[in-house]
Amino acid sequence: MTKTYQIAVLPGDGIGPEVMAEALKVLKAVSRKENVAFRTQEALVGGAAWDHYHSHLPEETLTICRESDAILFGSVGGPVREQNTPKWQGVEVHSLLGLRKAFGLFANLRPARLFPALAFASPLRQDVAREGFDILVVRELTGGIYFGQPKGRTGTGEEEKAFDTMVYSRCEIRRIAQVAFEIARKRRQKVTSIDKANVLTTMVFWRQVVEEVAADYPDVTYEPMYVDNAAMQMVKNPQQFDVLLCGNMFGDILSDEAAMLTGSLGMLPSASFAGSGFGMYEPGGGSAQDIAGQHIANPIAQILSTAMMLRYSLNMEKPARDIEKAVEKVLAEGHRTADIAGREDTPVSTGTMGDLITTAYKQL
Ligand SMILES: NC(=O)c1ccc[n+]([C@@H]2O[C@H](COP(=O)([O-])OP(=O)(O)OC[C@H]3O[C@@H](n4cnc5c(N)ncnc54)[C@H](O)[C@@H]3O)[C@@H](O)[C@H]2O)c1
Ligand SMILES: CC(C)[C@H](C(=O)O)[C@@H](O)C(=O)O
Ligand SMILES: [Mg+2]
Repeated sequence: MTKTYQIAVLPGDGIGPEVMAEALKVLKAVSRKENVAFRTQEALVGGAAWDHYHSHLPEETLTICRESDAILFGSVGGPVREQNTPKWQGVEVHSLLGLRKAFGLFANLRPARLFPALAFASPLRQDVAREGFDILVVRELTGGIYFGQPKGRTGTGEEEKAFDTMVYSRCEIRRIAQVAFEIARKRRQKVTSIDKANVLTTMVFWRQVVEEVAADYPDVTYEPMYVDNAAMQMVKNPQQFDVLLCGNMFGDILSDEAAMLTGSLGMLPSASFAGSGFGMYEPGGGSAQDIAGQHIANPIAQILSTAMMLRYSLNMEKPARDIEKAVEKVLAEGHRTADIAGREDTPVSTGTMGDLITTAYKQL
């Protein structure tokens, strides 16, 4: 009997639906080649859901997610200047952070790998870029300053204030550190833990707990690094890093930086888990409203996120690796969307890039 997987497909806003369409082409090809069935159920989220439900994360969408083996997520959010309209206000918090919290997705993996064919597109010094790099950001996703209480606004006039709270508990730090060290064992056995322990009490504690976990992994090199230095070291010498262990906010910022060093934010996939097989898979970047509707967005992050879904939630390592190989092949052949194109390249559209990767995958 054909094995069937249920996938919740949440394209969201902006370029979300455009890049999702390309990921689904690849998924269809996987289904044929591997003789498995993916029952995809599309659901609304973000601004797209607001139009129908006046909610950014409707109960209908949550139900579909609960019934699924994995969630394939596009992106949410409106134009940066329209954040204060009812449709877009709080959309990221209600929908994306809501999903992360609802499913307890505390561990977020963001692999940033510079493909040899894209060395020229990296803002790194070219002799450094030609060496390539492969960094995995392991980001804590359900704690820290994003979720810490209290949050709020008080007062009026010059005394008006707004505040967020950064909180981490021992168990929150320990479980994400364990994820980082376990993964490092299967990679190049190094964890760099990012903190700001010279200023923030939460980060003194973070460092202490990470050190306790590190003691259980004597085969893995552990080093702490301040976040400001890490941001600089990544541009100077990214090859020194293997796994970067980060809290929620530092991981958000450093993963965009790492992505750009691989040529574009449109290259960064991600996987989020709670410890079981279930997970959510989404590009690291957002709805890119500045290019939405132009069919020029890079679908690679969404396609590589789909490969991560096959690997981590559906236990299908072979097609996951083949999708990654197909992406590498298409890039090596010189095909590029606008964000990773050189001055002499004629960029391909989102749809063409998806077709090229699907064809390359089928031919492997
Ligand atoms: N996971 C998510 O859903 C997510 C992530 C980040 C930002 N956002 C939201 O997206 C909206 C826009 O935010 P922003 O502009 O600050 O960040 P963004 O990540 O959407 O875009 C930043 C820059 O990267 C480019 N970019 C991103 N993905 C690309 C791709 N696949 N191909 C080519 N270029 C790409 C964009 O064109 C833009 O110039 C905001 O509402 C923000 O909150 C959502
Ligand atoms: C949109 C926003 C809430 C989100 C985050 O900060 O986690 C995004 O930037 C990301 O990196 O997934
Ligand atoms: Mg981000």
